[in-house]
Parts: sequence; C-alpha cells; structure tokens
Amino acid sequence: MYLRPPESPAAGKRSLLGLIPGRSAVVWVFAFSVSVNLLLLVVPLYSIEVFDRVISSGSVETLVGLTMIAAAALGFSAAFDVLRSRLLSRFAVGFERCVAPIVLEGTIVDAASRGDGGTHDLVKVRELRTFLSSGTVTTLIDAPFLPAFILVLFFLHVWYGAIALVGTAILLVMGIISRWIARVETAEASGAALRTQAALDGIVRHASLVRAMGWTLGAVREFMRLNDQALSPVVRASERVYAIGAAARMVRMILQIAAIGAGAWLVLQNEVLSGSLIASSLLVARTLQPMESLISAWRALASAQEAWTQVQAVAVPVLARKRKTLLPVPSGRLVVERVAYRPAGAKRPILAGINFECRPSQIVVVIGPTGAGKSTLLRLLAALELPSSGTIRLDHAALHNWDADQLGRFVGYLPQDVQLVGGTVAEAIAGFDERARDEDITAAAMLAQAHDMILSLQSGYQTEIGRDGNKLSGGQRQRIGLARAFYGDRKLLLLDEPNANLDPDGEEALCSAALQVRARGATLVIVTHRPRLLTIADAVLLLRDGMQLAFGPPSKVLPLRPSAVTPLSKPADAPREVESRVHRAGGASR
Ligand SMILES: Nc1ncnc2c1ncn2[C@@H]1O[C@H](COP(=O)(O)OP(=O)(O)OP(=O)(O)O)[C@@H](O)[C@H]1O
Repeated sequence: MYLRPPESPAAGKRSLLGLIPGRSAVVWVFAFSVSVNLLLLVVPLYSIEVFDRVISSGSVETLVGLTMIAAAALGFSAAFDVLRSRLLSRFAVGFERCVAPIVLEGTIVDAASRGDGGTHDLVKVRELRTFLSSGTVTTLIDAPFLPAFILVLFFLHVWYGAIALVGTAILLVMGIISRWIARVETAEASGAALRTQAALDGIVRHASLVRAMGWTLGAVREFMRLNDQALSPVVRASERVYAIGAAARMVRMILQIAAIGAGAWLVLQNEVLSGSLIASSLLVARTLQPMESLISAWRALASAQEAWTQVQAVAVPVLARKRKTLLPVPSGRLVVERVAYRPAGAKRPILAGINFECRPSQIVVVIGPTGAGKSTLLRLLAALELPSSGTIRLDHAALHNWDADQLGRFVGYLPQDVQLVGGTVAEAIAGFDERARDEDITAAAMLAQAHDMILSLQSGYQTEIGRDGNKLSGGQRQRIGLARAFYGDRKLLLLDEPNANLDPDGEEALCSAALQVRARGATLVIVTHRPRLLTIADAVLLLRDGMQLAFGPPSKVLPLRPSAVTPLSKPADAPREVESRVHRAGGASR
C-alpha cells in the first residue's frame, strides 16, 4: 500500500512566472494601453482643429461634429482605462493565489534552516499583489509611449520636441537618482523590518509571560527601538525622494512655461498657428507628467523588486525540488550509521559517532545529561535536520530519500516543547490531515490514554485549546501531543521527554501506551530523564557531550558507570533503582 500525499501546488511547474494564470491578460493590458495613449492625443488634436479651422471658418457644424467625436474618443479612453485596471487587479489576485501557497510550502520546508520570517515572506507576496494593481504599474506601462508624444511634438515644431526631450532627459536622471536612493534605503529598511517583526512576534506570542514578569514597558520600549531602526531609513528615503519629487515638479512647470513661451514666440513669428500652441502645451504636460510620477514610482518599484527577490528565494527551491518516488509502508526498522551533526555556523559538531539500529517492535530509550544531544538526535531522526555526515535509514531508505509528507505519516514526533496546532482538541490530534476520520482521532487518544481526560474537558474533543494549546495544562498538552504522535499508522515514534509533565498515573498510562504501540509493531525512540520508561526499554542509548557512550540492553548500558553497578534486585524496586542509575550514569538533574 502506498500512501499518496496530496499534490503540491508547485508540482510540475518550472518557473514562478510560469505559474501565474491569466498571462494572456498582459496582451490585453498592452492593447488597452496603446488605445488609452493614442486616445490621449484627442485633446491636442481637437485644440488644433478648433483653433485653426473652426475659428477661422466659423463653422458651428464642424465644431459640434468635432466635439462629439472628441467626447466619444474620451469615453472610449476612460472605458479602456477601467478595463485595463480591472485586468491588472485580477492578474494581481491570480498572482497571489498562485504564489502564496508555493511560498508557504517553501517556508514550512525551509523553516528549520532559516528559522525566521515565514509570515514575512507572505507579507511580501501581498505587497507584490498591491503593487501589481497599483497606479505605479500603469505609469510604468505608459512610459514606453512617451517617445511617440515627443515625436508628435517634433512634428508640430522642432522647438516643442526639443523642450520635451530635454525635460524628459532631466526627469529621467532625477528618476535614476531617486531609484538609487530608494534601493539602498529599501534594502536597509527591509532587514530592520524583519528584526522588528521577529521581536514583535516573540512579544505577542509570549504576552502572558511578558506581563507576568513585569516586562510590559521594557517590551514596548524594545519594540519602539527596533521599529525606529526600521523606520529611520524609510523616513530618510521619503525625505530625499520627496525633495527630488519637488524639484522635478518645478522642472516640469518651468518646461511647460517654456513650451507656452516658445509657442507664443513662434505664433508671433508666424511659424505655427495658435492651435498648435495649445496642443503643444497640453502634449508637453502629458509627456512630462508621467516622468514626474516615475520618480515616486521608482521607490515602489525598488520595494517590489526587493519583495520579488525575497519571494523567489523561497519559492524557487520548492519549484526545483524533484518529486520523490513514494515508498512502500515501512516496517519501522531504523538504522543510524556513523551520524554526525554540526549546525550551520557552529564551531564543533553537537553529535558525532552515533551508530545504532532499532528493530521493529523495539523500545529504545535515550538517556544522557543536559546538553548531551538527545533532542538534536530526535530532530535528526524526524528528518527535521539533515546529518552533516552519516546516514539515517528507515527500512533501508535514507530519510532524505523519502517524500517528506509520506514520511511524516509514518513517523510520529512529540517534541520536548509540545505546541499544539489547531482550534479544537480533535484538530490538534489530526493536525492538517485532510482525510481525518473521527474514529482515527479517538483511537489515537485512547492509545495515548488521553481519551478519558479529553472527555472530561468542557466540550470534549471540541474544546477550544487556545493559541498553541494555552487553555490546557502542561500535562493535558503533553497527552494530546502524544495522541497526535500516535495518530494514524505510525511505524516510528520519536518521543522527546513525553513524561516531563506527567504525574505518576500519567507515566503509568504512558508506559502502557508505549507497550501497546510496540505490540502493534512500531519502533519507539524515547528521550527521558526519568526512570520509569527504562523499565520497559529493550535497548538504551547513552549519550554524553554529543558522543554515543553505549548502546545495548539496559542491563549492559546502565551499569557502565562504576557508580552504577548494582544489578536490579526485584521488579517492585526497579523504577527507584533505575532512577538512581540514570542519575548517576547520565548525570541527569531533573
Ligand atoms: N541549532 C543549534 N546551533 C548550535 N548549537 C545547538 C543547536 N541546537 C542545539 N545546540 C546545542 O547542542 C547541544 C545539545 O542540545 P540538545 O537540545 O540536543 O540537548 P539535550 O540532550 O536534549 O538536552 P536536554 O536534556 O537539556 O533537553 C546543546 O549544547 C545545545 O546548546
């Protein structure tokens, strides 16, 4: 039987741009833009006709006819403009719908190595959506039509064309300077914004702790300090870009006045008719206005470029990932071959020389003092980190060769710091399994000996658990986390201190659950500081300072330390006796 996880939205796609639906809309946007810009010539042409023909001929019929044609053309222009902006906003929504799932997938897959900014990446996708439907994009789309206006001005008179050309060049240089300032400041602001967001997330997430410890004002001040750091480049950029914008406005007005003055001079010299004076001043304004808007548009463009780079950095690895062949359901045989692990940036490995094997239906208990590397080992076994060297295999296949979602269905992982996801207890157990069935949820809860506890809650399985399960006690969270780990058809269970918050009854229930899971053929790897679980262990792995000191049956591993040589006397004494050995062998302090 092969369990096929749902298809990823990125499956089979080659490039991020290739994903976006309605790319044909771009052709229509271009067609509408051509029409809108051509129809903008209506007013200058109308002025020329009215001044140079109607007034000289005195023909009211011509005036009425020209006015009706101009009104109709302007009506079409407005309609095309509306259609263009509608297409752009639909394209922008399509962009977000397509890119956001890929970015979220990339963020989830990559979260362990990056450890930051997940929601920040999605904010960038939203920023891009807003940008795509903004006036900045229409300004940029209209920019290539400016040379056509300049040509028309040259056609009216070389002076008009020259004024527009010089004005465009000056405004272009100002735009480039403004773009350069915007890019530098945007990059600086973006890093600071990321730090502020991370701090804010931490403060809001741990709001109760912040309040309880009397850190409220300190947290607010810390946020303000980081926020100021994020804002100051933005403010600096705004001030500079605004100053350039004001200078550009002045340049544009001067050039418009120059065009009118030059036109009047040419009329006086009888070189042009008065109609062209009006038309040219309208056209010069029409040419220079978008150039001026581009100065502020550059800034939005720089932010959009920066957002696009960030979005691509997350999305491209998702697209590049090759689909993995689904493997048969594993038996639960776990082989760890000479594994070492050194996190990025760490000077020395935190795990080295780890070498052991667990057969199906085995309980392996991992012990060792604080900081020995037990939790890190479990993260490696859960494929949350990749070993720096060596291989971890589940049924002969290296973990990195398994499809991540398929592997996740066979591996139940209970981290040390249990965080529950979902609104209700039932959702916390089934997680995001789209095929969750009530009987599977209750079966997992029963197996974890959590069913009765859940039924005793106010709304049973429908009880709201609050954010990260904060409406539940530590023990309740741990038992529901255990039910989540047991949920479905798990072949390998990785439990990191599952009894940390349990009372003696809870520990007994945990042992009985572990024995039931073992009886079903699953493999269990359990990290513990407490002795009770050692009494049901088939093998013990002893770690110290990231090194494997011993692996084997409890009777061989526990007496390894000279101070822990006393054999277990009778079963009733076992827990207490093992407890003293664990403390001596591992130096455990809890
Ligand atoms: N991402 C990381 N980068 C650098 N060092 C790390 C990282 N994660 C863990 N460590 C270090 O690795 C060591 C082992 O940590 P780990 O959490 O695995 O210990 P542990 O045996 O589970 O301890 P405890 O019993 O207290 O839970 C610690 O010294 C820890 O500081």
